[in-house]
Amino acid sequence: MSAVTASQMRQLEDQAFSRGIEAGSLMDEAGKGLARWLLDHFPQPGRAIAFIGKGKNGGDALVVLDQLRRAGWTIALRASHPTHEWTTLARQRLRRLGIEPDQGLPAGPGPLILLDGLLGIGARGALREPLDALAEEMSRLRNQAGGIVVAIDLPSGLNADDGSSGGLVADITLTLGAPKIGLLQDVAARYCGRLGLIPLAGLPMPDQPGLELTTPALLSHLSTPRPHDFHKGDAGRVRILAGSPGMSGAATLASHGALRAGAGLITLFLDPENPATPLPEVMTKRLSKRIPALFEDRCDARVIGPGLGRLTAPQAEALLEGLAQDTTPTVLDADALNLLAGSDRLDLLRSHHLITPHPGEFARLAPDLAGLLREEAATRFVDRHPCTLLLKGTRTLIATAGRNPRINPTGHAGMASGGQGDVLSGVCGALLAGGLCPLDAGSWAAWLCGRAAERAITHGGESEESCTATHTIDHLGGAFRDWREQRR
Ligand SMILES: NC(=O)C1=CN([C@@H]2O[C@H](COP(=O)(O)OP(=O)(O)OC[C@H]3O[C@@H](n4cnc5c(N)ncnc54)[C@H](OP(=O)(O)O)[C@@H]3O)[C@@H](O)[C@H]2O)[C@@H](O)CC1
Ligand SMILES: [K+]
Repeated sequence: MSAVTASQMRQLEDQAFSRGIEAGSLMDEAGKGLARWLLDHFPQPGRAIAFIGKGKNGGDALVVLDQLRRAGWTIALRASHPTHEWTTLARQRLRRLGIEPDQGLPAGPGPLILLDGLLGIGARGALREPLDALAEEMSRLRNQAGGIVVAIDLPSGLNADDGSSGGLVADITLTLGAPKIGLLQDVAARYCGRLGLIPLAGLPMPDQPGLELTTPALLSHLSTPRPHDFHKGDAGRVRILAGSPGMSGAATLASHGALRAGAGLITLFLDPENPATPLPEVMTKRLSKRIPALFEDRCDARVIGPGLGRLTAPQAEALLEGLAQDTTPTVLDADALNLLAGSDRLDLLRSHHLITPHPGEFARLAPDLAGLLREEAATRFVDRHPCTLLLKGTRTLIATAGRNPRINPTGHAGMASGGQGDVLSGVCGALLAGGLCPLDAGSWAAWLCGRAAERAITHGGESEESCTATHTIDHLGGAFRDWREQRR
């Protein structure tokens, strides 16, 4: 499902009304879906304050409050306008809720959620009086009381079509029915925080070209139950060339990521001087000058590059030669990409390659695309080189020629630490070895690693500061479970 403009969303809504669907039932469906997302992601009941304007965006927030209260949360309400100015639907939801707007801060344990129901797709221009005062209160509670701003549909004040904003900064934006194009723009990332999509069955979305958001519902085909007589050969053989003296941890993290993402047999090729401590489940082979050994045995996927450092000239030559001959699905990361860029051999990139550069590595691969928006740069790159590109960043972008590029919504600023990319490459390798195409493997791996890092905070007691690549590995199991449960 690709992103839509505010006016396309309104057209879809009008079409639903003409099919007999009522605005009130859409609002209730939206509010229940929003609440379910929050309950899935915040397992401990806490406190929720809804900040609402007079439109339907506020009505959605009232339905969420109702659902959270049923789940044991303490709730409160702030409203910008007297109730007689509200939309009828919102007034009805307030009656059902049976509370009055007040100024107090609800007491009690658990997270403090600040629901932004001030403005949705009905917004015109910058946030005006009297809504701006409530937005300021949310920002104050976010900065001083640890409140988590959850924007309904879009952060109030953000332009749904181009992503520009002078308004509220949200930690989480849960958009309804389809992602709004503005939310997916690079400029909006800072204002939207973590994106989530709440599907609305009453509003089926058309397929059209454009950016997509990776969600379990979009890619529900990815995870099927393993047959009971499954064996390790079925789970996939991965061969990894990673790590070097001084970056030995990259080899351990990549192989651990592959192991915890379901690979059946992993072989790690190590430089003899690499002091990496391999996991007991991982087989090792000495690399020395024999890079060709990496390409000798049959396997289902290779991962080449994390922490590899600079190879000797004969090793580099042998690696390029191996890549030219090989057709096994392969993740190319970090120093493997630097080698391709440095030796001007991007012609080796093929459709079985999933390349995973961070922005610096991407700039070395495609210096002429520097300065373009990420979506455009990625699209142009895959039009030139027939591979799949996973461009790491706040919202990892995955692109391959002829398909809609995908943006990954999971993860947080705590993932800005060494080793996370090594884990991702291993997870990509395991998923490729399991038979996924590079586009699906990259999309799912990015989602899983981001979700695992989120769980390290919400379920594992970590913070953005303390979260490490090892925590991401530790929580992969929960991320897989979440994916399966959120496919509904
Ligand atoms: N589409 C769907 O399928 C579904 C939609 N749903 C929900 O409905 C939401 C859209 O609701 P909506 O149309 O009532 O508009 P909304 O954004 O709540 O507010 C409009 C009000 O704000 C005001 N206002 C405008 N700009 C302003 C500004 N800059 N600063 C200050 N005020 C400003 C304007 O007042 P006016 O200026 O006209 O006096 C008007 O009264 C949508 O985002 C989603 O949450 C779901 O329920 C189900 C499925
Ligand atoms: K909002």
